[in-house]
Amino acid sequence: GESGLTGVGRVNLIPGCLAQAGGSQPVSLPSSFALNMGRAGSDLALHFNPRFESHGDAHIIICNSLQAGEWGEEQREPDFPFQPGQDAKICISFDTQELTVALPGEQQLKFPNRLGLEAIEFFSVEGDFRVKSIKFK
Ligand SMILES: CCCO[C@@H]1O[C@H](CO)[C@@H](O[C@@H]2O[C@H](CO)[C@H](O)[C@H](OCc3cn(Cc4ccccc4)nn3)[C@H]2O)[C@H](O)[C@H]1NC(C)=O
Repeated sequence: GESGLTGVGRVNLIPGCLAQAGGSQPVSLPSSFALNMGRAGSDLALHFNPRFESHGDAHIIICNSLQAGEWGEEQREPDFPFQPGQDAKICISFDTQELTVALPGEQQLKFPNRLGLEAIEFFSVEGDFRVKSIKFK
């Protein structure tokens, strides 16, 4: 008969038996996350935005700056070291010339410090990223 189960993550319909809910709730696939750092929300030296699937992009890291609320020119990095649901260690260092983002798998990404910031006073995380620990050296 009609299993009638709705909203359950996965079902295993075995011929002749009721649907058995298999596994946990559906794992929602991440679309993107962003790490933002700079002087304030409207003045970012780095908007680091890995896109799993968003804005028509798939598996690409978008970096950009935001100055007085205006986006600069995007830097698009197709080397994408993130796996949905996997932990990722992201280490960001910078000087007045550039920011360096160390990524999983010894990958490194550089972005010009267009604002010439000497200090990062604003840091925010948005989207599908759960911060487990943050360490400022
Ligand atoms: C082809 C002509 C249009 O170009 C498109 O223009 C879009 C609008 O500027 C670009 O998308 C924007 O790119 C920016 C970086 O250059 C930012 O990523 C803009 O998103 C800002 C933002 C942050 N949040 C919070 C957030 C972030 C991540 C996950 C969840 C919430 N919501 N919106 C995002 O809307 C988008 O990357 C760009 N695409 C290309 C191919 O250039």
